[in-house]
Parts: sequence; C-alpha cells; structure tokens
Amino acid sequence: MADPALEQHFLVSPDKLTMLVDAAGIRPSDTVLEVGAGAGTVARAMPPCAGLTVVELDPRLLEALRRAVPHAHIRQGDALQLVHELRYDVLIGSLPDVVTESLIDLLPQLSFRTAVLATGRDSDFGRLPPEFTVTEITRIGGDDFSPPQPSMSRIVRVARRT
Ligand SMILES: C[S@@+](CC[C@H](N)C(=O)[O-])C[C@H]1O[C@@H](n2cnc3c(N)ncnc32)[C@H](O)[C@@H]1O
Repeated sequence: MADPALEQHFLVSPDKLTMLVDAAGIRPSDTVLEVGAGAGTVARAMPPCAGLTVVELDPRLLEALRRAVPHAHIRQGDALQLVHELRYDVLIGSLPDVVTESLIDLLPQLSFRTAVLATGRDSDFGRLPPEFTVTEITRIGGDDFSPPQPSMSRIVRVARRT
C-alpha cells in the first residue's frame, strides 16, 4: 500500500511520536494543521485541541485517516497550496524532502506560532529570517517508521519569536 514515490514511511515509534507531539506544545485552545498526514499515526498521538485538520495528497489513505482521527477535518490535496488557505496556530508536517524544502521557503508567509517538521538531514533552516527560532528535537529513521525508512531524518521545531 505504501507508495515509495511519495516517501510513504509512517512514523510508528512511540518515543519519537511523543517527542514530536510534545515539541509542538499544543494548547487546548489551538487549531492544528498536519500536512502529509499519511495513515494518521501522528495525528492520533496529538492531545485534544480546538480543531485539527489533516491534509494528505494520496486519496488511498483517506479512509485510514478517517478511522485514525474521526474527529479531524480531512482534506485531500497539496500541502503547499492548503497551507495558504487554512488558519492554524500549530503546523505539523512530515512530507517528502523536496516538498518540505518548498514548505520551509513558505514559512515566513504563513501565520503560525509553532511548526514541527520532519525534514531531511541536510535541510538548511539558516535561510529563515531571525524572527524564527529553530531547534532540532531528535533524529528519526530506520525502524522508527513502517515501512522502515532507509535514510535518516530530523524532527525540527520552528517557533516564531513573540
Ligand atoms: C513520510 S510520510 C509521513 C506520514 C505521516 N505523517 C507519518 O509520519 O506517519 C509523507 C506523507 O506525505 C504525503 N504527501 C506527499 N506529498 C504531499 C503533498 N504535496 N501534500 C500533502 N501530502 C503529501 C505522502 O502521501 C505521505 O503520506
């Protein structure tokens, strides 16, 4: 079922899921957007919030998403378009590396408090303006994913300075 062309490796490590979700600092009053939601393994680990929207490009995964997060608004489409159309306090994304690179370039145009992104090892956040604080949370790879991911990625938090 997983499509390697869309880098469909789903994060399943309980420890890494906890680290990712904790890094987002989701408050009960927050609206949350997850892009590249896959089968919903990240979304279902999130704490309750005021509203959760999940975006996935692959229509084959929408039924799995409905089962995993029945309380979420589910949108099928391209993350790079929908990040402009939706409103959210917290942005979570684990997308193919090439899509994540484009998303990093878009971050200054978007309105959010905190973003947590799973990125390739070499992503350069130094191109973001100084209003952002960038923190590496952990490394992920191999059996942290199902199916296992051959390369290493990083979970990175991008917070807007207040
Ligand atoms: C690495 S998987 C992560 C899935 C999930 N977040 C997890 O960790 O279990 C990347 C997901 O992004 C989806 N995807 C790829 N390109 C996308 C795009 N442009 N917009 C939205 N989703 C996309 C893929 O279909 C895939 O489900």
